[in-house]
Amino acid sequence: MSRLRIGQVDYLNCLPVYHALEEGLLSLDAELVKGAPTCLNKLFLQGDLDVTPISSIEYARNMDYCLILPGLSISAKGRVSNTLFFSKLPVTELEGRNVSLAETSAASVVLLKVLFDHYYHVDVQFETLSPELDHMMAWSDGALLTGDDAMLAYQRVKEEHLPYHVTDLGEVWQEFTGEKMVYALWVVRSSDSNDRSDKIAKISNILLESKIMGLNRMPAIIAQARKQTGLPLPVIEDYFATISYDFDESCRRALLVYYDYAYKSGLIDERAKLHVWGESVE
Ligand SMILES: C=C(O[C@@H]1C=C(C(=O)O)C=C[C@H]1O)C(=O)O
Repeated sequence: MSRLRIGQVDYLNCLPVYHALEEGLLSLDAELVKGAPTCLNKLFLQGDLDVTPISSIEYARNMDYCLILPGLSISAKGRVSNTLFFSKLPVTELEGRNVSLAETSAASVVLLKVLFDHYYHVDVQFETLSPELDHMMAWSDGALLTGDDAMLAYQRVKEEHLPYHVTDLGEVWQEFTGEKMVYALWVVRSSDSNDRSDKIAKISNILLESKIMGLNRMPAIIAQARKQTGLPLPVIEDYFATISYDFDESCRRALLVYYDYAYKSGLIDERAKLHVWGESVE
């Protein structure tokens, strides 16, 4: 059997889950493939990754192809500091304007569209661009950035006093629905659940173990995150305090609320169900 290929989002948010594997504290016979969320989504859906974090909306769009691994997600309750909408005007004054979306994101793109439709009731035109604030703002009046790109752009806005309104979409989503936001889930191919079930069980356990080890080694991870991004220590500490890697009942409920709004906005074809590895499917 060929070596497993495991996706890893190339942002700070994945460091706690992969740190122990990358540092060789846990051994796993697999190749780690790093990329932006939309890159990993594509690789997984074309069969080039065996396990990966997938944007939560892409799970809904491909739920017959995917099984969710238990105990893992990238989520946050409220403010998340890396899903940010930058705008030249307050969001409610953007009617008829152009808004650019980072090509690296899928879950947050749908989150923004849902909020425009159902919370702000503002109509805008969307365009997808590479995740660079200046380029996006040259073209439009608002820009959605996620991950490290959002954190670095926000740092610039503060340091250079750029005249942008900054809206944290996780915070607005919580104001609107009272729910957490689940940005990513770890998935395997459902077709692998029979013939490769031993491998999947092993990888699922190792990822959970790696997550626990990572969360117990946060000072080392914070130091690595500083080196990787150059962001100030308080920013990084605050970021890791807001992000969560659990997949509990409140995550499941939050996902279904998110999928419901995505469906109402015509962004998914049906309301998704959650098929989790090891749980029976009704
Ligand atoms: C909260 C975040 O989660 C990310 C956002 C994703 C998306 O928008 O599709 C996917 C995976 C996560 O890395 C973030 O990095 O902004």
